[in-house]
Amino acid sequence: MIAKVIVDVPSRQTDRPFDYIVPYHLQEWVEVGSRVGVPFGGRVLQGFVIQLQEESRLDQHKLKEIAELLDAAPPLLPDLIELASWMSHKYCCSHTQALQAMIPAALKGKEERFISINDDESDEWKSRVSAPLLHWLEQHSPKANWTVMMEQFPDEAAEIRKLIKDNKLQLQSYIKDKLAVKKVQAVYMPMQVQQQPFDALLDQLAKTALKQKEVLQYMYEQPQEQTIPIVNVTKELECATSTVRALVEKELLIQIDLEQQRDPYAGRHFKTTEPLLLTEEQQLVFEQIAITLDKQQPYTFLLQGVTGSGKTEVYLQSIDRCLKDGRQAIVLVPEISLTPQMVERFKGRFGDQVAVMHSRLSGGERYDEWRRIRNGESMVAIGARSAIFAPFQQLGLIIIDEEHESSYKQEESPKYHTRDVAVRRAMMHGATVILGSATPSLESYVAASMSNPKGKLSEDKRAALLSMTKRVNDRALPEVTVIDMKEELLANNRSMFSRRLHEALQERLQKGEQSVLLLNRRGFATFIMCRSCSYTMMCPHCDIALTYHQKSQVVRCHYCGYAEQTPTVCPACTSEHIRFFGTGTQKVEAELAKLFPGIRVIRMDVDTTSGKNAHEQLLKQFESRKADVLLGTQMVAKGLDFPYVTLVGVIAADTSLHLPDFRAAERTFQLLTQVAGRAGRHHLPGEVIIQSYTPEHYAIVTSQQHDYETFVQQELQHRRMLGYPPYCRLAVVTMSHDQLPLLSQVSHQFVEDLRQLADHEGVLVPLSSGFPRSLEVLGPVASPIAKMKDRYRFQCVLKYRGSIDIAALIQGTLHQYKEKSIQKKIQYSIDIDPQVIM
Ligand SMILES: Nc1ncnc2c1ncn2[C@@H]1O[C@H](COP(=O)(O)OP(=O)(O)OP(=O)(O)O)[C@@H](O)[C@H]1O
Ligand SMILES: [Zn+2]
Ligand SMILES: [Zn+2]
Repeated sequence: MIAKVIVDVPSRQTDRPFDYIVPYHLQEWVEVGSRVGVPFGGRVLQGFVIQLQEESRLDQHKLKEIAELLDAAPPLLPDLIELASWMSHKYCCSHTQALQAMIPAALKGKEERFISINDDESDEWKSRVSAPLLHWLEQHSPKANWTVMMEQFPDEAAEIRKLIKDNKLQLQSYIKDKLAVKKVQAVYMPMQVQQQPFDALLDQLAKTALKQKEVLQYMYEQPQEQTIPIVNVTKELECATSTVRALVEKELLIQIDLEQQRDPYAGRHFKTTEPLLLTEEQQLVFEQIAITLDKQQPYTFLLQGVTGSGKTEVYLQSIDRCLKDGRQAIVLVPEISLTPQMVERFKGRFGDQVAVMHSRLSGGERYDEWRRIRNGESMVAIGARSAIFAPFQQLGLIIIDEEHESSYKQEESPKYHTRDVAVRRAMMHGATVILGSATPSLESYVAASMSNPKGKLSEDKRAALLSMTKRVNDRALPEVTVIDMKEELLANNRSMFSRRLHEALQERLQKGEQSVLLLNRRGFATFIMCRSCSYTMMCPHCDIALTYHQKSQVVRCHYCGYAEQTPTVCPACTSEHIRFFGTGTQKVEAELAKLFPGIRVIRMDVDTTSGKNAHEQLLKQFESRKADVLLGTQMVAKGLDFPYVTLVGVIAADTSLHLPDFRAAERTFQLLTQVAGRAGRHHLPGEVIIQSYTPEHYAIVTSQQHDYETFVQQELQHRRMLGYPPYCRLAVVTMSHDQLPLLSQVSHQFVEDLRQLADHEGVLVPLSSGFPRSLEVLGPVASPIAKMKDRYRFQCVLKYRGSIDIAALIQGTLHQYKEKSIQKKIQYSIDIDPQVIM
């Protein structure tokens, strides 16, 4: 038998399966998805089996054998192997990168496996195996080494496997890697001891050994062969470890190492919750979802529900429906929202069936949770991005909460978008996908509403839009006021707080209520804006804010490369109040302290939340009202639900509006809507104050009115006019090298070759032409981050529409071109559907 193996070598040249012979003794065990050790270039390297077949097209004599099998059960399942292959094509990454993204990092060590005879089962099976094997098993159980067994009894592998399946034999695995599995020492009383009269056992102890007697009695009274960690025994009976050990020495107890699964939520008690009676809107939405769940047909719903409309309850009841069919569910939330409160809502409903996977767990903890999924103990996985790869076998439902979040796109290779991977995986399983958000991404909105505007299911379509427009219990959405900061300036108020916001803060302090202040600042770029007339410098070709480059004193467009000198007076009104924008949270904090002596502020930004659990602790402090103000970057906008927050203030809404990013307006609208949703979620009514230099901008006007629909229509017009997603798709190829002239030459050559290839395929047509298949190649230009780690960076942006295999086109160009440039060490990085272009 031949196994096709993807070997873990990070090089594009070796990114293809290699054939290996499966040695006879491993034939029963090696499966698609198995992790194996194979000889490769004089070493033994790790690899994944992606296919098994009878014969190889290569000369059998030249093939090498698989050296070892690393796990008893394959860590990857066939559907994940298929998904990895799809990912490596779509996102232009290596197979190894895609496969490695799917397994926990701790799974790098080697497993040790032991076979034991299950004494609870009948003995009839013993006649089915050879006498030597039976003898060997009986001799070595419960610590019979599996690897040895495979080698010694290769002819009986099939029978052994069957016995394991039938539970006659048990297979236990340990990861050698210390970090991976925690072991505890435990004891049990063997059956032959426990069957004797207690007095007979007592005779074996010294009369004075009272503590030993106590332990003996305790263990004697346990159910048959019940294993108990030694620490539990010593705690329970207040005795020393040596007391227990003494009984072990007398063979009255047997000591073993127990593999302990660390439950990071152990010791936390989760209050069980019952399904709530759904509101009318929730009920309508749930019924639609239930239809596709019951049919087990792949379907994607976009659930657009205003903040506080009760999306989570819809998720919970959908999961419940899915579990009733014996299928599993994955819930994805942005890393930052994966708080204990969030986890509690799911554990409260589904208890221990929930496995949690997030980056704040240790490697070992994450591995344990992963294993609970792999061996079927867990039915619901909740986690950030990578939980999409949870190794479930019968996936019924995938939920992506806050689906518009850019963190669903992985920025390192494999640069996948979780949403697309989810839809793909759901298709393979006949699973339902729910994308939930108060402010869906335009891509999802267009995809869902175009295929199904009324939200009614139709057989031929694969997606539908569902909406919930009201908050639960008819609670009002908060009143939003927009303050024109230009007028503040005219009234001689140069503070970063408008008079209105100042007053509102004062009022909250007096009443003992809490406020959230958002400093809307993201990314690294600074843009230029006039504080008198709000003129912002834009690229004449791209309608994107120009970025200020301090060193060279120019402003530049990151998409097309257009540049001009930085002006000293406003080109529109000749005012000198033209500024580079970017305010820091520390500055705001200082200003607060000055204006409101004694004010208690919790600052939440990258600086204060870098430590483990820091984010969580800051929120807890705020929740217990140890502070008056929570001040922070977009972190404060997410998922907070605090009853005493009655004021939300946005210091400068424009900061994200003019970033050199075609999604700037969309991101601003999303952020403002999310943060406004934090106010007045409970009995106290909420108020929101947004400060802006461009209060008339549609992103601000529509967020003030909580009007997603109008925002989308306006934004779509812009996107259509300028040719941006969702009217086309994007791909970016970034090239880097330490010599600028060479990089420039190579990147121009690349773009030329790419154009030629596209032309050859008849797709090099401007998007505006209206052809169903069209492609434009922009650039090459210097990347927004023009130099990184001493390498210069150039990029070209591809805009395309229609069924164009963009990955094949790029790879095709690289393929003919790479040969020439390998020795020159040009690095290429490809980003399909980029979220940020750097
Ligand atoms: N059917 C219901 N009956 C009563 N209360 C409900 C119901 N559904 C949800 N709730 C409550 O309403 C509140 C808001 O719900 P939830 O947090 O799920 O909203 P959401 O749509 O996820 O909001 P956000 O987008 O702001 O996170 C919660 O406290 C929840 O327990
Ligand atoms: Zn001006
Ligand atoms: Zn431009």
